[in-house]
Amino acid sequence: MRFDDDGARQAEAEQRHVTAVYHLLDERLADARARLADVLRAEAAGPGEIYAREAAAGHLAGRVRHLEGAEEGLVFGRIDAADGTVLHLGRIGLRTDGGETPLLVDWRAEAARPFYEATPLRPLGLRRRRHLRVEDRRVRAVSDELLDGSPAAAGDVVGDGPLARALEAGRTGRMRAAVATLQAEQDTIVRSAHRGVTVVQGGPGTGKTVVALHRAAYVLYAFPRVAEQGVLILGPNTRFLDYISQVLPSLGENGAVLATCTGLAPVTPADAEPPETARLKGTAGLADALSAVVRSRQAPHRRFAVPVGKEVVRLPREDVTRAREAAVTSGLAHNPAGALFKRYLADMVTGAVERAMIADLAAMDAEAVESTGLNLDEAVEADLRALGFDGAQDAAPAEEFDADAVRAALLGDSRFDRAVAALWPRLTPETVVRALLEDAEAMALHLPSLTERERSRLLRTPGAGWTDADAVLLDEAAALVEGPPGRTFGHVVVDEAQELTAMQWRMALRRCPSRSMTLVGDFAQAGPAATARTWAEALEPHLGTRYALHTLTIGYRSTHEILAATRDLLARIAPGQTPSRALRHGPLPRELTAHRDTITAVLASELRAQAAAHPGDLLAVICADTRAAGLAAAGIGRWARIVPASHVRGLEFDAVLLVDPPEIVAARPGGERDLYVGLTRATKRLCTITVQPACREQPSPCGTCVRAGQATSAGPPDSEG
Ligand SMILES: Nc1ncnc2c1ncn2[C@@H]1O[C@H](COP(=O)(O)OP(=O)(O)OP(=O)(O)O)[C@@H](O)[C@H]1O
Repeated sequence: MRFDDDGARQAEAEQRHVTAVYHLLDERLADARARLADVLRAEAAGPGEIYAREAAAGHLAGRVRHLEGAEEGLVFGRIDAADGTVLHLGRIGLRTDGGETPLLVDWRAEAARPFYEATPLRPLGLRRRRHLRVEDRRVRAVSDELLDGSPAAAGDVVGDGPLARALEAGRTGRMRAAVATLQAEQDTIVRSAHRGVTVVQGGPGTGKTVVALHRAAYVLYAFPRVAEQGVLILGPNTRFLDYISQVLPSLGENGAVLATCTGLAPVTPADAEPPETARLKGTAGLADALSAVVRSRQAPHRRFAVPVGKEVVRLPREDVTRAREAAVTSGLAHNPAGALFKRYLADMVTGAVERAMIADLAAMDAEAVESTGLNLDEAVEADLRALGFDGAQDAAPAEEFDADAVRAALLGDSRFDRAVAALWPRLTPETVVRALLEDAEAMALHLPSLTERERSRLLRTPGAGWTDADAVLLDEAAALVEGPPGRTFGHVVVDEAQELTAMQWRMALRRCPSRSMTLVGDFAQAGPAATARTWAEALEPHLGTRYALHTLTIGYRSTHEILAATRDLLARIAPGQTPSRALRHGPLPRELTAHRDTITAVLASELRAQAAAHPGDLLAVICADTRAAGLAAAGIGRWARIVPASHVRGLEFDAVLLVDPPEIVAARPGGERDLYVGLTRATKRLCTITVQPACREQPSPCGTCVRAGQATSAGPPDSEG
């Protein structure tokens, strides 16, 4: 960016506005903090007042966080309309009391749209778009784009694009908001009025996560009803969630819940399992099988008997079946439906008791007539009439029967409980999953489409710890036995959505009854447990074709040279996928070779060289999962983050050293996709370290092998290729 005298003058002029904005931010913050302190100090008498105080405190604490979060880069843009109107744009909106024009327009407001969407071909009434780089409350740079074809005039600072600067900036290990440089193809999705399911696909680094997170912020701003119900962001693992965790708070949004599917499940998994087993557990057939297990616990076609007083009341099979059908068709989950079943049986038993009582009385009467020649009923009625009562109404035996009392007694009787539970036991998610996975016969019955071998893979040892894939099955089982999850959301964002198994999709959709969702992913990057290869496969079982699909085509992360090096691999793993177009150029990827005993030394020497040539850069060593602990023990963590290939989805670094590509490929099924993900994580430099094939077979170093510190390479670490 040119920052000459004109630039300096403009920066100074902008500084006055920026200072005023920060002044207002400070005022608003001081006010919110003072009101929060007052609320917390206030006495509250009784639960009603305590509740009201806590609600007010929660609201004010949220306001404080909202204002605090927007501090860094609060003001980032300005638009000058052709008619001379000027608006400053920021992470949040700020307006002085009674002020007509806001001092700062929230980037999500309709008035801000032209900032993102205007082009010289479609200026949308703008003359100029200005980017401000503000650090520590100081305007460091100003950069203008003229949109209406007018020549640059005094006061215009036309220079390098701020996007290039943002993409070149060193990575910190935490994703930053891209609110100042959101591109038109991204903004269209972020700002879309579409309330249903939006799907965004695109190659590595095309800004899918950027779009997903800014979309979440937009939804929270533009759809208040949805915001009230909350936003959930699902990511593939906690490392990824940590990576993206600062983006929404930096946009003044602190309310979104970030989670993995496992994190939402009713158990904390303690065990790992092979990806192939996890994939099988993620297939849709498991949902049917669990449902069948639950159904098999719902009142088999049997008779029912329960002691009532000194008698045993029996219900025929048909009655039990009727009660079962009524409970099953109620649409309730197993346990609440069980409570209904119990009430139906209580009614039926009460009816049976009443009928038995009437029959007994009738038998007694008949006996009396036979033995005494006296009709007792008629005699009693005649006596009552003589006393002035309407005997026919008051003395009928059926009327004396207190059905409510009998029903209440039954429902409080542990013998009745036990008899009902024998037909319709209360279930827990754990008992359901165990009943399927710990029983080979149940699996053969309920998972007939799996092969014997697949079923034996699924067979669980009783007492074993739960795994991630089990946690998802437990969530499904919880929905079957207890009902929908306690917490649902108004909007759900799924990042790295290609990773979700069919069972995880069910889990995510259960959390979003409104079906307002943003799903972003890339099937070329799918891991070994993924069960779908296309959006249609993933979504159509749940949503039909009711989703809007967008494709992002520009690669913002990796350089042209890095993406070009993955082109053949991409053609193999995702034939037909158009490679994205990189915006930037950089050095050619480098390849080092080493002997297997010297990998660590070669790596250390390369890292040392890179750290010296590019101080402050974020370096990552990506390797097969099994190698990570060894590299950490060898002290590689001093120079770089060591990231197992299975955990690198969604992350990015300035430079990546990828260790032993064939080992990564061999480590897990579909390992070429893991490799592709690893190769596309660098913003600037990529270097692969390959073990010489000859050396793989020979325990001792061969002649062509490179020893520690003697790595061959396509150039020095800072080579521009
Ligand atoms: N408009 C933008 N302005 C500034 N930076 C951007 C923009 N769009 C994308 N980026 C940057 O490009 C990089 C890649 O973006 P992002 O992580 O969203 O891509 P992705 O498509 O989700 O990648 P992957 O498929 O590998 O997970 C990030 O550093 C992001 O901040």
